[in-house]
Amino acid sequence: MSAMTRRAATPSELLSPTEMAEADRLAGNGPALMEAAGAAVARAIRSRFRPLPVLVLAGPGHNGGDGYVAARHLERAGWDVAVAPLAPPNGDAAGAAAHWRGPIRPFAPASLARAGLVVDAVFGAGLSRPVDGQVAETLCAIRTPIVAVDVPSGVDGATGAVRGLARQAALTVTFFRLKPGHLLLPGRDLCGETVLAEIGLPEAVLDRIGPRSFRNGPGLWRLPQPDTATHKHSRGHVTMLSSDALSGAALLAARGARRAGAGLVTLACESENAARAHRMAEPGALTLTGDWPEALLEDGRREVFCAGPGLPPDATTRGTVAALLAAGKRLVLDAGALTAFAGHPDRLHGAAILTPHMAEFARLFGEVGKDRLEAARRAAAQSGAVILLKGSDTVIAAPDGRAAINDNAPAWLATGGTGDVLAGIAAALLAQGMPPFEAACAAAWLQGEAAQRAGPGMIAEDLPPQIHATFLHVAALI
Ligand SMILES: NC(=O)C1=CN([C@@H]2O[C@H](COP(=O)(O)OP(=O)(O)OC[C@H]3O[C@@H](n4cnc5c(N)ncnc54)[C@H](OP(=O)(O)O)[C@@H]3O)[C@@H](O)[C@H]2O)[C@@H](O)CC1
Ligand SMILES: Nc1ncnc2c1ncn2[C@@H]1O[C@H](COP(=O)(O)OP(=O)(O)O)[C@@H](O)[C@H]1O
Ligand SMILES: [K+]
Repeated sequence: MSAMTRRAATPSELLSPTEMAEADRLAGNGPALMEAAGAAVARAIRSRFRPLPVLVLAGPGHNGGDGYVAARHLERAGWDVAVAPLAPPNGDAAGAAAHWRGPIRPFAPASLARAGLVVDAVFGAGLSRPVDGQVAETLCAIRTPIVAVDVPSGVDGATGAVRGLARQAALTVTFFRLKPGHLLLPGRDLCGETVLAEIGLPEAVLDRIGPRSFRNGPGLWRLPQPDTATHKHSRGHVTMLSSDALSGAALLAARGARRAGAGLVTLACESENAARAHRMAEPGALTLTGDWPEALLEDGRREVFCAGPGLPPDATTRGTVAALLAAGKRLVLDAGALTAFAGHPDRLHGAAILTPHMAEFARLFGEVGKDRLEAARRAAAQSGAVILLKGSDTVIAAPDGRAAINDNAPAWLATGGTGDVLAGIAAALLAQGMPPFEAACAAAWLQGEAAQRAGPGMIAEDLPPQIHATFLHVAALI
């Protein structure tokens, strides 16, 4: 995990390359920003590497301009630096290039021979087509550590996807605000350590831009705070639908919900046998038996339901979910309750949160494709529900266009049942009054944090006991 991903103070707004260009335009002092950006790159390099022969690969745009400035700062600090321009610099980059008096080398693999470190200042926000030809050939020939300016060339700052080719950077220095591509995969991995540098761009430009994408974290939501007037009924009641065949999934979700603060959690069971087993495994949970949906709707105080973990994607599940939606219940839907509606996301209108993994998403909305952020946004608009698209770069999108990218989930979360716990946490936060987008964001972050605490080798059962410690951690962060 990079240093950036553990730093809670990173501002949460994310800017697409287009929004970043708009910020640049609104600020209206391109040369000064370029000077600050290049200086920040040189600073980051000097604080991490001993002096080495450096080759700066400079593209024709502002990314290349930052490279020329970084070259000048490193040379002034006594480093051995050369610049290899891809093409004559344009715009503000021409000014930065004019101040470079050091060696110029051809933009070709042969120029890499003497370098101990390469600064990749070829393309940043202006990447407009796949990297190929001479650029691909030269990038491929690099055998030294790479420091990328803004993003590794070839990484799409909006999506994190690779266009043509991109090389693994040891360090990426970006400016003002992170871009989605710094958090979405594979971009996040390719960046290596990511440093966000302040370059004097006024925060006020954000008021004009109105960012709609965020890095998920405690600054984005507030957890429910019980107080002296709180009692278990006022803290939210989650009803978890459980199938006899895969009853463990609902049990995991119920544990997640209880640990995430739901005052009451009921496991709605198909049979008395299953209910008995649940009562033994989870003494603090209530159980309910009886035909669905009638038994579920009998008590009008049940408002929040979580359905899907362990449920078959069949007509009974479809009918139950439809009845709950028709009754105006607030629903978190996962797994079988999503697949039951394959090809018909419109029938899920009224649901609060859908938590598909990639395959479940594809069954409902079509393939995710290379732009997870856009895919989740489109699905949210189509279904009217908050979409929590699971993965190591989980994306949460609201029908109103807001979206957050989660980057605190360790790879060892990839084990059966952790998604069930997540659905339970989301339902509990919803039941405690959090709006769906905030509840989904907080659930994803708490799940990631709980997994960090549980450590490698954890299993889904290890997550719920970590949740209360993550609540304390959130309180300490805000
Ligand atoms: N915004 C800010 O606040 C600040 C931004 N800053 C910096 O500005 C950077 C953005 O600069 P930018 O807009 O000039 O774009 P940049 O990435 O240099 O590339 C454009 C050039 O590359 C070319 N080109 C693209 N893809 C290509 C390909 N595959 N193969 C070949 N050519 C390709 C493209 O050609 P065209 O598409 O025009 O044909 C054009 O000539 C940003 O990343 C950051 O480093 C800082 O200075 C501080 C403040
Ligand atoms: N490589 C990974 N890194 C981090 N988190 C992951 C990774 N793979 C999966 N996850 C997370 O693990 C959980 C798995 O959920 P899911 O696929 O629904 O499994 P299950 O249905 O068995 O609970 C999700 O929260 C997902 O975001
Ligand atoms: K770059």
